[in-house]
Amino acid sequence: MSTCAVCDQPTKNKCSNCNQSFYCCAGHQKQHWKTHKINCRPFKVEYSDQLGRYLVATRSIKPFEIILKEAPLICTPSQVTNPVCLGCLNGIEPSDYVECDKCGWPLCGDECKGKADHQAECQFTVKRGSKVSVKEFTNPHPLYQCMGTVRCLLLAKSDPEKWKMLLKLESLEKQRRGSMQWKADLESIGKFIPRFFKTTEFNEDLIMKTIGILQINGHEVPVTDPPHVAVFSNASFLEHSCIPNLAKSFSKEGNLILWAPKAIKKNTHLSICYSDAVWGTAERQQHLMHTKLFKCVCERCLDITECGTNYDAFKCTTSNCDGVILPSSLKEWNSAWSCSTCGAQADISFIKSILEKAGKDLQAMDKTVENCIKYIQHYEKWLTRRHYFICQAKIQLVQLIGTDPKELMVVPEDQLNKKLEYVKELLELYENLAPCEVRMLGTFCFELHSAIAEHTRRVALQTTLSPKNMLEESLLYVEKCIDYLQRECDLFVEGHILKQAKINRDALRMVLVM
Ligand SMILES: C[S@@+](CC[C@H](N)C(=O)[O-])C[C@H]1O[C@@H](n2cnc3c(N)ncnc32)[C@H](O)[C@@H]1O
Repeated sequence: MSTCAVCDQPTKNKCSNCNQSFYCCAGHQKQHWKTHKINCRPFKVEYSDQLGRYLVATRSIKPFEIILKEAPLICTPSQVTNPVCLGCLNGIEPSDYVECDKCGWPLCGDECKGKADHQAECQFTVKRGSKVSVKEFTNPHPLYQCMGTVRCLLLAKSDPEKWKMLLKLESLEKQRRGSMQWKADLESIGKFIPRFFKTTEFNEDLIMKTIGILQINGHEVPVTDPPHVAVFSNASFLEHSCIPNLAKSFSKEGNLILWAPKAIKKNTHLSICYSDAVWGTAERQQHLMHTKLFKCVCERCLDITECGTNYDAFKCTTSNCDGVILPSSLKEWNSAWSCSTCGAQADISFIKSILEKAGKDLQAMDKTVENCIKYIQHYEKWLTRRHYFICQAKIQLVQLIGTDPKELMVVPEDQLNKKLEYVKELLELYENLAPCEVRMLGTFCFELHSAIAEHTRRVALQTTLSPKNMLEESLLYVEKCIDYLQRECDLFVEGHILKQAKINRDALRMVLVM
């Protein structure tokens, strides 16, 4: 039997939030709270040879519950970035910036000169004997490549507690060593720091390990422009899944909020998506291998049909066959693709050439309603209607048709119908395939609610039909939008959508009551 955290008496009573700390009575639980509250979370860290450390739910988690709010251990500029202010991490405006009087690093204004985050690297730069000179602001600047690593290394003296926590994180140094990226990092950071800062304070091995920690655990934080990189202590233990169960939001201050869009059962692994859930399997796998050095074997990656959606599939061109063409097995992404219905084999070089062209065309395309429609019509000759390239064009399209309520009121009928059809399709698809992409799902719900409301307005103008059912449907989606976007702050477009959604919800409720 477990024992009370205060007096060691055997007891079965445990803290109902984390299920991990035991108490013989309410008094001892209250007494222990000050110590316990730091660790009172509904998950624990476990270990496996395949995953390393990972997090497991210690109790069932309710929909929309926050499981962790965490401030960063460290915030740094991205490894590849145009010059940013080392005080606030926002981009430097070439016509409006100041130089730090002591070290010369460009800062966005006097207010940032005194910011605590800049102090350690300021002193470190001063020690090199001459000021830094940054004069080119419109391209990625090589000097900034090392600044994330420098910031981490300087924690050893400026904040030893945080440095200790950082060093506990995975660097995958052994796996990284010798790779192309590792060799490039060795030149541009590992050898550069001692030379540029004229220091012997950090040896090459420690520098390379620190680079690994940043690359394996860094999160892109979009609260600055451009986004910066932050490392979080507890959240670093979260494993990846291409169908994760946790959504990631950020507060204005850049704190991480991890929450569950759907219920999670006790003992389930907790996961986030390290990659882009909108990409197809081959792209996600390649990205994960390149950046985080592992092969994903989540249920989405192991299923060639991507949970029955045929997200990577080509259409079968055999006459009268409505089957889809996919790799014959997971090992055959780059070799044998065939039709699941008639068995026809596809030429892999043809598949690759269409995918390459579809990807390039999508990227280069001027994003207008007409171009998106043309793109979809053209590539639907070969790709299924839920292929990831077709879906990416549909995502663009639904956001371009009637971007605000006034525009939506004058959108031609066929475009409004297209918007309604595609948003419904996309919402259904991604609720299945990417259930934690809350910003995208919330935006779809908003688009759908406004398209339904506009359709209702047009129906009411033309007929005597009561639009009550349609208004109820519009209300349902705006409420769903609020659920998905509830943690978004108004630094982001989605935070503004959330505000508008609340106004629209209240108006719709009022209309429905009348
Ligand atoms: C941010 S760390 C996660 C915590 C790490 N497991 C640890 O022990 O510190 C990311 C690394 O964990 C491992 N990892 C995370 N998710 C994984 C998964 N789904 N399959 C295999 N390895 C995974 C990979 O080595 C990856 O580079």
